[in-house]
Amino acid sequence: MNSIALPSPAKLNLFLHITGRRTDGYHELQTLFQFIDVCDDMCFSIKENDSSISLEPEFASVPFADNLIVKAANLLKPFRQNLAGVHIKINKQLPMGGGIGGGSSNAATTLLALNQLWSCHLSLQELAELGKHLGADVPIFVFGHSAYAEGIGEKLTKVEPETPFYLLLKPNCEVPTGQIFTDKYLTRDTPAIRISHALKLEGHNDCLEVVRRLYSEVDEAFFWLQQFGDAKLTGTGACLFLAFDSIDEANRVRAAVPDKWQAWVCRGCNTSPTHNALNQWITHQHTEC
Ligand SMILES: C[C@](O)(CO)[C@H](O)COP(=O)(O)OP(=O)(O)OC[C@H]1O[C@@H](n2ccc(N)nc2=O)[C@H](O)[C@@H]1O
Ligand SMILES: Nc1ncnc2c1ncn2[C@@H]1O[C@H](COP(=O)(O)OP(=O)(O)OP(=O)(O)O)[C@@H](O)[C@H]1O
Repeated sequence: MNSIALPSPAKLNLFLHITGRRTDGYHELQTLFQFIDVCDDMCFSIKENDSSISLEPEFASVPFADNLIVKAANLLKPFRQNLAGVHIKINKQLPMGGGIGGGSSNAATTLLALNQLWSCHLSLQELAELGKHLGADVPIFVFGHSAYAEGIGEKLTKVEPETPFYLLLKPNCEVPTGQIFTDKYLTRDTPAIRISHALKLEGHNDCLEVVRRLYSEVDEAFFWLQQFGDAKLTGTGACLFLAFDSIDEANRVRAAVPDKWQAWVCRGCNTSPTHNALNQWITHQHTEC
């Protein structure tokens, strides 16, 4: 088989505590990751007689060589068993600068797909190790299961949180992760919790107050969503989310979302949709493209 179609999902940080700052500027986190079934669609096709990497469409806002998809493919090149190239198609749905990890997810999906198509035979751990140099969120997408994370987000422990429906809301702005992590008012000293408390805890997001202060759109959307329950920020924003027991309830609030904001009703997933599709492909069930 020389092609594979894979979804590349978004993640939520159900809580995100910042417990310290390392000397290299990166922050020590404690966070709970869960995937949602809002995905980009990616398709990888081997090029037998051409060793190049190509992407369709290229992104208007990201130069080809800076695209995390291309960077991930280049990282894996030294491990391929022959000189085959790859043509990668993407149907981009996930907003950038949303705190839902779209770029990291695309990078991880690329590592997982090419590890198979190029017969690199790397373990998930080796792929995650390679991927963490592309972004702190890449390892969770390679890992492929809901996890409690520590370190800069790469020390992962598998967990099984509840899988409610979510309303995901994208205020009309992009939040650059680096800007939030360098803000002088960011809380960086939340006391560390023990892993045994990770699933019992309500938890909060230490980035919320800074993001609300810097981005009035997020502040307005948070204020709006909060009227329906315990609204939360994912990552460094801009996206907000609210959990619901039933899809009807989520759809009811979705119907009231002002037109200026994008909104999705989705479901929390403890196994990444990428891994589900990859396993089907490995067992020769139809996910070629
Ligand atoms: C906020 C989270 O989304 C939580 O899941 C991630 O920690 C961010 O992951 P990411 O977007 O993949 O982040 P990266 O591309 O690695 O880093 C972007 C910038 O955010 C800052 N950064 C990121 C992660 C981290 N643990 N501490 C940091 O201080 C660094 O200044 C870095 O230059
Ligand atoms: N394939 C890609 N998809 C999205 N963004 C990419 C990609 N490649 C590079 N980027 C760059 O990465 C930046 C962050 O994009 P991303 O969608 O990962 O944001 P995010 O969801 O806020 O990330 P995170 O939650 O990991 O901080 C974009 O603004 C873009 O410049």
